[in-house]
Amino acid sequence: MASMTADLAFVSNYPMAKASCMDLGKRVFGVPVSPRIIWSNRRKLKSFATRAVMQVGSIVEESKKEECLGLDVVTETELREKGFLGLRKTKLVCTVGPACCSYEELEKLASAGMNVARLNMCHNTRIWHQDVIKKIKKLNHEKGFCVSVMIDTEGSQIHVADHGGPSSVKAEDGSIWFFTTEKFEGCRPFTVQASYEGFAEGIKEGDELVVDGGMATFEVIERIGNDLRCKCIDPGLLLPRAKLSFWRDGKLVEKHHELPTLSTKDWSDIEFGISEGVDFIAMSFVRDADAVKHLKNYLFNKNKSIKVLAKIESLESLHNLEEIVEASDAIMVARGDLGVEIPLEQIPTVQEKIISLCRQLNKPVIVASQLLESMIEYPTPTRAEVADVSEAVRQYADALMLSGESAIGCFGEKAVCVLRMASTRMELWSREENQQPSFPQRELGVSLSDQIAEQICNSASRMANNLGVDAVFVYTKHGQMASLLSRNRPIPPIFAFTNEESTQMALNLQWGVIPIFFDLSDDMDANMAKTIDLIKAKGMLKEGDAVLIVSDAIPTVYQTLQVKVI
Ligand SMILES: Nc1ncnc2c1ncn2[C@@H]1O[C@H](COP(=O)(O)OP(=O)(O)OP(=O)(O)O)[C@@H](O)[C@H]1O
Ligand SMILES: CC(=O)C(=O)O
Ligand SMILES: [K+]
Ligand SMILES: [Mg+2]
Repeated sequence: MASMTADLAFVSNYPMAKASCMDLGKRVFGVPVSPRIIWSNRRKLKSFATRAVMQVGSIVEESKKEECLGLDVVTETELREKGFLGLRKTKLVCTVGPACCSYEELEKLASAGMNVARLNMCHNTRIWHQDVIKKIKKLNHEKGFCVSVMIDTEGSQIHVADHGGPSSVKAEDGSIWFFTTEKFEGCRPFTVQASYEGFAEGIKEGDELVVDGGMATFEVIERIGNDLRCKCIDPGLLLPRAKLSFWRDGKLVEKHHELPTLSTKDWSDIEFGISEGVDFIAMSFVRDADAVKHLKNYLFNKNKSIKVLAKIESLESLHNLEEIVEASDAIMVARGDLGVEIPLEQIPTVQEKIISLCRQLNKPVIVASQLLESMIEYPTPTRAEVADVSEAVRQYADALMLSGESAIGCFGEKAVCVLRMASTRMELWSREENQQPSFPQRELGVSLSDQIAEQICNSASRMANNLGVDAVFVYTKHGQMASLLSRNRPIPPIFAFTNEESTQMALNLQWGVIPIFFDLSDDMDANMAKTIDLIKAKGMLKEGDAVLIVSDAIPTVYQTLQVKVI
């Protein structure tokens, strides 16, 4: 790497700005460009000592030195095969279960494109989970993967207790069943053990008890103390841990109020997650923002940078959606349990609404459950499943999640490949059809420096698309600017260089961001020179490629925006 001519200042607080910007505008856009696109109040800007600079430079010497670039093996392979624009943007989360917990199986999932491994604390032992986390970290260290770890709390939910009986029981039409909170071992005929003492509170004769969102339905014919006698009115299967909900006059009887969002067991699982160094904690059955804030404060006071993800899976969470999204670091549309609490036909619109709100508030969002459900048993998905996956990608969700498909299915690796191919195809289609949205952005920043960062990222994304640059490089300590860029869903991939491991692992969930661990220095030019050199040395940047550069990594002073033509 050698000389670079900085011949243009863009929205700068020094006098060269306007002339230079007009000049670049002419050369790049073919028209003069106003220098005030990003921020117009120069005096304010100056007093804040913030400068936004755009540069066009040319690199004249080839670098020969081979240093280590912390690019993960999967991205590197994909980049070699498909080039910058072929990189997948939508991230993939896989639930780890008995079918994929060996080192070899986890490696297969990671190679296929798993970005985040999810461990559901509802199942299995702590030793089992610990062993899986160790294997994932070993894969990252020894084989060059970059897979983040998420634990998912059990949460407080009314379901059929797992008492070691047969894996499913059929309820026939008209049969009479007893739902009880009495604890017993093994199984009793026509008796179902509920997980929560107060499950029958407030329930009346004539109410409907719906199992797993419609797998079977019963009518309550008598309440006896804490227990219910019910008649099956819609036959079906009772699976282990089946979810129970009550309906009256076509409306859900909301029943979670007495239960804490985080139970004692959840807190000890959280302690376990902290000690194992997980990257995300997903909170099940969040009802309002308070529980999220509580956990975030708890982690903050312990000086842990673990991200807190709220799962939207209850009617109550939908009532408080905006405050929950605001309080959380990320969101999961947990369609499995959500489908128990709202009519199934409402799920598609609710999903779209949640994704859109998350974009507005700049929070990554995962679409979860039953994406490729049939692949638990079969090696190919149904056409409807592929359509569902593609729709989530078209809506610009950050990530897609597999549950049983990877945890207990026979074709987990294949399922990841289906997600990967379906998302790459839909991303390409959206680009080709010029469906790349210009999101109506809500202004988020409160402080001036946050507003500047936001405006720079919005402008940078527009520029990246308009100029057709090959990649965006962002140098970021806490990931804020990488995230603000991702929010705009720009066409080129966003390479986020960070010297914080927690930032790298958190960015793994963000659409279009390739997080790279890199020893950032205070010298921005040196950072740029070094990273471009390293990527060039790997043969991934060639002459004529253009890279747009954004930074928030320099202490206290500058946020920059630059374009480099290699
Ligand atoms: N660690 C595990 N050990 C054993 N089985 C597991 C494990 N994780 C998942 N499974 C199995 O995979 C199925 C799907 O897993 P998943 O954790 O996504 O369930 P879920 O019911 O959708 O999640 P949640 O309980 O958070 O609503 C579960 O029903 C369970 O049978
Ligand atoms: C993932 C999850 O918790 C659900 O879909 O219910
Ligand atoms: K869970
Ligand atoms: Mg759930």
